[in-house]
Amino acid sequence: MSILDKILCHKQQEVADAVARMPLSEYRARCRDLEPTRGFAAALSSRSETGTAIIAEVKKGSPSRGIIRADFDPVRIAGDYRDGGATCLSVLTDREFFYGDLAYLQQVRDQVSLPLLRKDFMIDRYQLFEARAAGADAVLLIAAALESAQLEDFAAEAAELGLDVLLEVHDETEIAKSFRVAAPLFGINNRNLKTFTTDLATTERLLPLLPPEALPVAESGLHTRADIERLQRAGARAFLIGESLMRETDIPAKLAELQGGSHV
Ligand SMILES: O=P(O)(O)OC[C@@H](O)[C@@H](O)c1c[nH]c2ccccc12
Repeated sequence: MSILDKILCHKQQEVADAVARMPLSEYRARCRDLEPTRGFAAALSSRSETGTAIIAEVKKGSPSRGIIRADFDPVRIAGDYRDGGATCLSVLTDREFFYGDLAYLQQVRDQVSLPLLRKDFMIDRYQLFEARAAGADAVLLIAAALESAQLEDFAAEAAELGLDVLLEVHDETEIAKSFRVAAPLFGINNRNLKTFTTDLATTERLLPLLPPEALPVAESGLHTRADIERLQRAGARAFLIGESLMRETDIPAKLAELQGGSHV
């Protein structure tokens, strides 16, 4: 069984447990009274006009790397990301494989006003409501994990909730399967989900194939300003970065370097 299959299998059980604790109707009611979302895609689009739009990821660890950062305080890290000039944040909420928590999203939301992505494996519309209620402004949908009809349904439901969708692809088949999905952001994952190796050439190869109206986001394996400039030349307009920030002691300094020395 591939790691993705293992994650998805476990996720089914998690969602079933969550539904048993709190029914969808309850979340629906909660979502009605929330403040509007913060405009995740709009923030990336406007920053990319004048500077480098970075989505900085709050990520304690991963299946391929184990624990990346032992002294992990999600709110402090989010504050460092804000101070370093990140445009948006991504918060890993998967507990079993990525050492995340849905509660981190809420905690970060209370302290930092940047738009937030819930980074998890969405397999059920229930999780969209959960995300919105916990303070997300955007959600990740992974093409490798969903059928095209599900991608379309979830994207429509997310839009109704005011959530922007980052639709993640990592090969040509997934792009073909996602072409009709109305998502404002398309992410190209440079990480091969089977081998876990990253290759920036993935973004260069796939970017010309994306729907022209989507804003292209390069994901994973970005370490230096040179990496970003290389993918900017390929047409990427935003950059999702986790590990290379999480390993730094001086996060704002690393963000300044990645942005080419400026915050705008
Ligand atoms: O830590 P990196 O190599 O900078 O990658 C960040 C992000 O792209 C990665 O965490 C990611 C991309 N797609 C995902 C889907 C699920 C979990 C995690 C991910």
